[in-house]
Formats: sequence, C-alpha cells, structure tokens
Amino acid sequence: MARKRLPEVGSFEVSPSILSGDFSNLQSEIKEVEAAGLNMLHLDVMDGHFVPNLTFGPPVVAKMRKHTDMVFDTHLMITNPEKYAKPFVDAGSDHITFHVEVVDDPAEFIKYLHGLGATCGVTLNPETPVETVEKVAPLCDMVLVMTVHPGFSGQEYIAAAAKKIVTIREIVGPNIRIEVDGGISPETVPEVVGFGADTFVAGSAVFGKSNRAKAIRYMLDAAEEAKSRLGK
Ligand SMILES: O=C(CO)[C@H](O)[C@H](O)COP(=O)(O)O
Repeated sequence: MARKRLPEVGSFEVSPSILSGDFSNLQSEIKEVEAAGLNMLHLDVMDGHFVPNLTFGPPVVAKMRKHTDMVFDTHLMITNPEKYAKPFVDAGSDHITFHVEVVDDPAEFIKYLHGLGATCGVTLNPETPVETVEKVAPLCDMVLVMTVHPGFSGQEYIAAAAKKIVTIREIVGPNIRIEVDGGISPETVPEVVGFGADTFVAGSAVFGKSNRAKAIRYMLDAAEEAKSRLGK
C-alpha cells in the first residue's frame, strides 16, 4: 500500500478529529471533509487505559482506508504504542503519533516507525514538560501539542499548554509541522498560529457543525488573517 505523506510545510492544514464524527456513518463523514478540500484526517485511537475512553482499532482503519486518499493522521492515545503501531500502519495509517509519557526509548521508536514507512509524531499531555520532547522532536515529521487532557471532544482549550508551541517551534525550526489538538476553533486558531502551529486538529469545530465546509473555511481564514496580522 502506497503511504501518503504529510502536506509540505508552508500551508495551514485542518485535520478533523473523527472522534466528533458520526461513527454509524463514517463513510459519508469522511467524504464530506474530503470534498471540502482537506488533506488529513485525525484518527483518535483510545484504549480505556492511557485515557478514560475507548474508540477503535486497526480493522476500522482498514475499512475507512477504502473510502479516501486523505493522510490518516493517527493519534495513539494508548499505553502500548510499540505493540500496536504496525497493525495500524498495515491497516492504512500513514502518520503515527505516540505519547512521550509511555515510550521508554522514543528515538528508537521513531526509527522503527520510519522503517515501517510511516511518518511519525510525538505528543505530550498538557501537564508534561516540554523538555521531555526536546531531543526527539527534531527527529519527527510533526509534533503534536495537546491543549486538552486527551480522551474527549468538546473540552476547553488550555492556553498554558498551548504556550509550549513557542518552545517547540524554536527547537524544530520551520521545516517540521506543529499540530495542536483540543478546543481548536476559529477563536483559538489565531493564538496558536502566533505561537507557531500550522496544523489544527478540530473535532467539535468541524464535525460538530452542520455546514462542515463553512466551518473549515472559517478556521483556515482565521489562520491566514492571524498570519498576515502577525507578519508570520
Ligand atoms: O484527541 C482528542 C481528544 O483527546 C481529540 O482530537 C479531540 O476530539 C478534539 O476535539 P475538540 O476539537 O472538540 O476539542
């Protein structure tokens, strides 16, 4: 299976979080955001252990894969990402993000993920210090900053956690994407753009809206406006 690559840096991207989608109608949810021009789909994988919620595993990813060419941006909110990364890649995940809190040797794991043909990302919970990703962030294709405690859609954006984006941008430079997840909307996008993020995970702000194409447009417009205003 040909792996899809993350969009080149230089664009703003919305990666809509399927967690807020209608799980009884995944095919049409996917088609709708793809038709709106999006390149990425955020797959929220939860194990009921690392986070207090459960979602889906590789068989569901394999079914979704049949319906789209979007990059499957797979966020493993699970205790054993080393055990499950390959089954997700085999099922069609293009990009794997793991939590630094649960991996003993993140640099080795990144090498392993690249060896599987996937792009990869590291992430950290709101309370996890930015120093934990300092060494490995530059080895990734994208770094994900959590601005809510992972587990559920519709939570309030934690501004203090978003500030970590500034330090991570200094560490990785301009050529690695920084994605932000949790409470992202046209209201919070300007702040995270100012901090240096370029990739926006959005659950309620996309799938929670009746007109998804319009919701996506608002978010991307808010990002472009912030960029020109801040001279970024
Ligand atoms: O990882 C997540 C929660 O753990 C999600 O991506 C979350 O669903 C985003 O939802 P919202 O945009 O409504 O905050």
